[in-house]
Amino acid sequence: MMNYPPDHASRPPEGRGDDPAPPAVHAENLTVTRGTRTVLRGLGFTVPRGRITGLLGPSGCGKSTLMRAIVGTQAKVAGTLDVLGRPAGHPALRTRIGYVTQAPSVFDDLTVRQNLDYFAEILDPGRAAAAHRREDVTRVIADVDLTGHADALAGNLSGGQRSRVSLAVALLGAPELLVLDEPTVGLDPVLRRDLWTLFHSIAADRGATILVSSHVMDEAERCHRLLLMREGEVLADDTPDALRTRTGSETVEEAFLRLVDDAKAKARTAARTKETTR
Ligand SMILES: Nc1ncnc2c1ncn2[C@@H]1O[C@H](COP(=O)(O)OP(=O)(O)OP(=O)(O)O)[C@@H](O)[C@H]1O
Repeated sequence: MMNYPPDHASRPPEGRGDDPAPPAVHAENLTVTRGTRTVLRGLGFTVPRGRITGLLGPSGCGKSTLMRAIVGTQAKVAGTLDVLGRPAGHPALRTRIGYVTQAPSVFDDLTVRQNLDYFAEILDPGRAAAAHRREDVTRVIADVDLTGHADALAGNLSGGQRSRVSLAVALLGAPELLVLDEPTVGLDPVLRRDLWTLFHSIAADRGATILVSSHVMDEAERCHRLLLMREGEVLADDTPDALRTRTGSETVEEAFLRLVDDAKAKARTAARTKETTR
């Protein structure tokens, strides 16, 4: 497995003098309902800046819903949810956040460069910004290592290359926070490794914060910090090392399973206590 910097390496851009930058995300008692279901229940956590935070948990536990709430596209959000010091969904956040959904959002009948030109025009419209847009597009194509494919139709690219076009769109305008919903799902091990290397260089070189979801536990080891979720709740908010140590586990997967068992045991005890005090 590749070794990535420990949590104390490449300091995040916070804590400058007396005016520390607010965290990338801060949630208190965050609750989201979808239809008649409460999908996220009283979540409290902080995502620090300049780090890669992994959002991990089984399918259906609420990862995408939480990401949608953070980027401001989720309805029925209650409680506190601040993003880069503003309430989630604030118009000023639009250009400061890059969001990649699970399905790559690219036009198959346009080339890689044309896709990026299109999204760059939306983000930064007008003739005066044309030179800046051109530079930005060339930069993000290089960032995702697609310079050699810039003039290829997106529809003719492989799944991994299309995911990278989507990531390039999210990198336009150099956002401070990148929210990536299961970007490595369905990719082969080599592509997955290359994408993680790219995430680390984006965080290290630009000081960008990355919040990335996955339901593959081995990807947890590649993150600086983890938010482990289960059934709409946060089970743990810690570094991979601290999680393993705290639970006496060899791997994050084992730590997660122990935390799940502990949570189930606690719930059973609480239910029994309720029963006997009736
Ligand atoms: N439109 C909807 N109406 C009602 N419930 C929904 C809706 N969309 C999702 N849900 C429910 O919300 C819960 C969380 O879904 P979400 O997509 O956030 O999970 P997830 O952890 O991202 O799953 P996956 O890893 O499979 O993408 C699920 O139990 C799902 O059934």
